[in-house]
Order: sequence, then C-alpha cells, then structure tokens
Amino acid sequence: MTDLLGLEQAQARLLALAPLLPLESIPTEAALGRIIAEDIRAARTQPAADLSAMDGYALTPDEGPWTLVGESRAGAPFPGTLTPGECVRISTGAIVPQGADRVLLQEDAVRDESTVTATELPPPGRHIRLAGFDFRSGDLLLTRGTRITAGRMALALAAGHGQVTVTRPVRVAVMDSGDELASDPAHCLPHQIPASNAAMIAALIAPLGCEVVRIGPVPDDRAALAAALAQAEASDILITSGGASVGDHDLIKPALTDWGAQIAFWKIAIKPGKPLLVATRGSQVVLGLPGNPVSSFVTALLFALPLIRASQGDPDPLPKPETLRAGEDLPAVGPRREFLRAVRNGDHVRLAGSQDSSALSALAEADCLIDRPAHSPALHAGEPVPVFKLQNG
Ligand SMILES: Nc1nc2c(c(=O)[nH]1)N[C@H]1C(S)=C(S)[C@@H](COP(=O)(O)OP(=O)(O)OC[C@H]3O[C@@H](n4cnc5c(N)ncnc54)[C@H](O)[C@@H]3O)O[C@H]1N2
Ligand code: MOO
Repeated sequence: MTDLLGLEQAQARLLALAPLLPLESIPTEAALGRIIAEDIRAARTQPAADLSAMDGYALTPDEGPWTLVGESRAGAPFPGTLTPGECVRISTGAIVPQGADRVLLQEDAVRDESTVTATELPPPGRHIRLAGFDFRSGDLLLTRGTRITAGRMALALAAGHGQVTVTRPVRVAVMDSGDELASDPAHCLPHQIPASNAAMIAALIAPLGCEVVRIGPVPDDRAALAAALAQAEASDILITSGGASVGDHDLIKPALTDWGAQIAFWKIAIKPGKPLLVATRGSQVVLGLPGNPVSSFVTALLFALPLIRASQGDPDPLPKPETLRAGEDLPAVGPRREFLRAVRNGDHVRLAGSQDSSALSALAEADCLIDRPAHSPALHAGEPVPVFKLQNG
C-alpha cells in the first residue's frame, strides 16, 4: 500500500492539471456563485455625500429651537445652505444639507408648525453617514479568485460595476457505467441496481454553477463506452463513476486509453475511494471515481469539487477540516487513510450507521466525514478528530 499516492499528493497532482478556462464579462446580477477573474476596485465613492442615517431633522450647530425651511428626501436633496437656527426635515438616506452638522431623531423632536425643538440635543455628527465611509473610489473591494455571494454582488453593483469578468462556466460531463445499472429506479430487476451515482455527483457539483451534461448509464462494453465518451468531447472535465477497479468488466481505464486519454495516476491510499483514476486528454481532465456509491461521494468531495473550484479560479479549492471530539471510541486504522461517515452533535461526532462503501443509508444520515490517518491507533471518545463538513452534501 505504500506505493499508493496519499490524499494530499493526489490532490496536488490533480489540481496541477486543472483546465484554464477563457474569461467572459457577464452582468453582475447573473454572477452568483461565479469566481471573479479580476480585482474589483470601487468605480465610485459610497456614500457619495454625507447622508442621514435616520428620519428626523437636519440641524445647524445650535441649541434650538430651529426654523423649518424645507426638506431633504432620499433622491431629492434640499438645494440650499442652512444658516444658524435653521433645520430641514430629512429622511433616511437623504443628503445632509450644507450648514447642518447633526440629525435630530424624529422621536426626540417637538414640532410646532415651522418651529422644531429637541427633547434631547444630538451631539455633532449624530446620525450622519459620512461620504466615503463604506468605500472610496479606487478602493480594492474584491480580489481576483473571490466567489460572488449575494453580499459581494451587492458590493460590486454599489461600486459601479454592472458587469464582472469571470471564468466561463466549467463544462462537466458526468457518466455512470455498469451492466447492472437500471436507469429507471422504478423498474429494477433483481440482478440490477438503480443508477444513482451520476445524479448524486451532479447534485454535489450543482452549487458550483457548472454546465453539467449527464451521460449513461453506459454498459460495460468498449464500443458502448467509446460512443458514450464521444458525448464528452466538449467537456472541460469528465467525471466517470464505476468500472475503475481491477475486475474483468472494469473497462473505464482501457476505454479512456482508446479515447486518446493519458492516465496520470490510478489508485490512492484512502478508504473509501482507492481505485480513483485521473487522466488527461489534451486540456480535458478525466476523474474516474470508484463505483461504490459512498466511494464516489467521498472522492467527489475530496477531488471533483476542488478540481472544479480550481478551474473556476478559486485559489484555495480544497475542503478545510475543523476539529471536533469523537463521540465514541474509534477503531485503529489500516494502511489507507479513512473517511468515516458521521453525524455531528454540538462539538461531538458519532459514526453514522454502516461504514461499508455501498451503504447509502449511512451516507444519507451523515453530515460530515471523520478523517482518520493511515496506521493510527484506536482513539477514545472525547479525543479531538479532524472532520470535514459535507457542505454540499
Ligand atoms: N479484487 C479487487 N476488487 C476490488 C478492489 C480491489 O482493489 N481488488 N477494489 C474495491 C474497491 S475499494 C472499490 S471502491 C470497488 C470499486 O470498483 P469500480 O470502480 O470498478 O466499481 P464497480 O465495480 O463498477 O461498482 C462497484 C459497486 O458500485 C455499484 N455502482 C456502480 N456504479 C453505480 C451507479 N452509477 N449507481 C449506483 N451504484 C453503482 C456497483 O453496482 C457495485 O456494487 O471495487 C472493489 N473491488
Ligand atoms: O475504496 Mo473502496 O471505495 O474502499 O470501497
């Protein structure tokens, strides 16, 4: 087992192959989940002027009373300059007129026709958002490689950017293969199993916003696999599941070679997920995931998602573990690093059902994976363990 690649080595080798995608300019409003390919600097200052943070009265720096001389509304500023002893009605978001230096909260004001007095005198600057306090023109707001969230979308728009430059969507083909796979789960004979891996992988990668093409299920047959692979011609990344092991009918490796792909590496020292296969065909990257559904899931999480993130320009694409405490004793680990399906409860994690790599019931229950290093001894309940959250799970 020592000759098999370890997780980090395998991830590094895979990520080094991540395809470089062309850039495109798209409306900022359509950029949710996309990764920006250029730094975004403010093209304007926000707020562009001193604005009121409250509804009330903009006051000159006196003790009052003040004479009401007009109104400043959001979108319709007071045009003049206040002279001592004057005030204007002001609404939240409206420009504070020249001559005013504070805002009296409406609740603290007594108004008698055009005279305003304060029950509580506001200090200078009260309830005023100064021009540029959020950002100033030229400020660096979002760095290249940042994923657009709802808040970042709003920031880019507020900073004057109606368009952003991003990598074009990653085209991912997801294919499952195996003679035993039934495409209709409602019509599955005893020698069959419903095909569930490709749907699961497509669901795992969906939040990353790639263009997904589903292929298969494809029978274990070189000609059928060749025809299926032809459907992946235009993809940047091909993810296969099944047929990656050593059986007589595990044909993914030879089929990929027939297709013109070069095998980069095969088999890694993790459990589940040993028969992971990585190949390239020109700039295309092929990720051959093992067929056991939990093996497919775990390797998708540890390899497929990081590969897609890296292709999108994410500079930090790998999942990050957090440290929790074992909720029960955990057994010693063999030569392959193990990723145990587990359920989090506060800062403790307990194992979810069967740890067999075909057990979907345990996978469905799990919300995290406990990371157990190869050759580690048994561990007692309460000891710290690294855990990967199933953020897309
Ligand atoms: N002699 C050896 N046998 C096996 C080894 C080994 O090293 N030596 N490795 C085992 C490990 S570890 C794994 S993981 C599996 C993976 O093998 P394959 O990638 O070739 O997967 P298949 O044989 O095609 O399928 C395994 C299992 O998963 C089911 N499956 C496959 N595809 C789907 C799908 N799309 N949806 C649902 N279920 C699927 C399939 O029916 C099998 O039950 O190999 C071990 N064997
Ligand atoms: O790697 Mo296999 O995934 O142990 O079942």
